[in-house]
Amino acid sequence: MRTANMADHYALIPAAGNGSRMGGKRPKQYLDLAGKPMIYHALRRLAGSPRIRRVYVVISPADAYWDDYDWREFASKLSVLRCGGSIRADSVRNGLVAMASEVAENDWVLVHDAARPCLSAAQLDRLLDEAGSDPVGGLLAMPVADTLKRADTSRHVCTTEPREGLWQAQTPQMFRHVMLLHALHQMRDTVPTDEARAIEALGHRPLLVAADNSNFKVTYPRDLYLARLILENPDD
Ligand SMILES: Nc1ccn([C@@H]2O[C@H](COP(=O)(O)OP(=O)(O)OP(=O)(O)O)[C@@H](O)[C@H]2O)c(=O)n1
Ligand SMILES: C[C@](O)(CO)[C@H](O)COP(=O)(O)O
Repeated sequence: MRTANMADHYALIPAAGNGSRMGGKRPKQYLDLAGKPMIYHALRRLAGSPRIRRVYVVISPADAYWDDYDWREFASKLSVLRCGGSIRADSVRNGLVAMASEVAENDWVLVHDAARPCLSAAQLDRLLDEAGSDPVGGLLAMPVADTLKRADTSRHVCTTEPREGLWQAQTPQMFRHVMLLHALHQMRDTVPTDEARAIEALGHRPLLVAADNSNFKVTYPRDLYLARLILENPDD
C-alpha cells in the first residue's frame, strides 16, 4: 500500500467549454495558436513533465473537433474522457469520477485550463514543489497589481478597494483526488469558478503559489496575439 508521501501526480484538463467570449467558429481550445490547436500547448507542458504520470483531457460528449488532430506524440500519457458538463465545475467533477479507478485517493490532481497555453515549466515545477509540501495543496496565482475600483450599476466609482492580500487565481490547481472530488460533490448547489473555492468551502486554506501574468487565460480574441507572442519567445 502506498503512503501519502508516495503520491503520484496526474493532470486533468477541462476542455469542454464553448469559448463564447472568444466568439470563434470553433471552441477556443481548438483555435489555431502558433500552428497548433490551443489545447496542444497545455497538453505538451503537462505531458512533458516527468513528474506527471498521466494527463486526462475532458471534452464534451458532443465534441466534433478532437478527432481532427493527431495526438500520437502524447499517446503514452494521454487519456481522453468524453464526459464534459455544462459548466466547468461539472467537467472537472465528471473527469475526477472517470479517472477514479486509475488513481489512488491521495494522489495529486493538477487541474489546468485548456485556455492557459503559456504555463512555463518553471511555474509548473514551483507549484509541484510548494503545493506538494502543503497538507491541503494549492494553486498558481498572482498578486493584484492594479488599483481596484468598485462601481455602481451606472459604472460610476463607489469606492477604491484595498488590494493588499488580493490575488488572481490561475491554474493549475493541485489537490488530492479524494479531497477535490468530495469538495466538488459538496458544492453541487453552487457554482465554484475554480477548484480552490470548493476546497475552501470545506474549511481548508489552499496555498497560493506565486506565478506571473504569462500564465493568463485566453478569453477574448485579442488574447490570442499575446499568447502567440509568449509562446514564440519562451523563457524555458
Ligand atoms: N462546461 C465547461 C466550461 C468550461 N470548460 C473549460 O474550462 C476552462 C476555462 O473556462 P473558460 O475560459 O471560461 O472557457 P469557456 O467556458 O470555453 O469560455 P466562455 O466562458 O467564454 O464561454 C476551459 O479550458 C474550458 O474549455 C469546461 O471544461 N467545461
Ligand atoms: C479556474 C480559473 O481559470 C481561475 O482563474 C477561472 O476561474 C475559470 O474561468 P471562468 O471564466 O470563470 O470559467
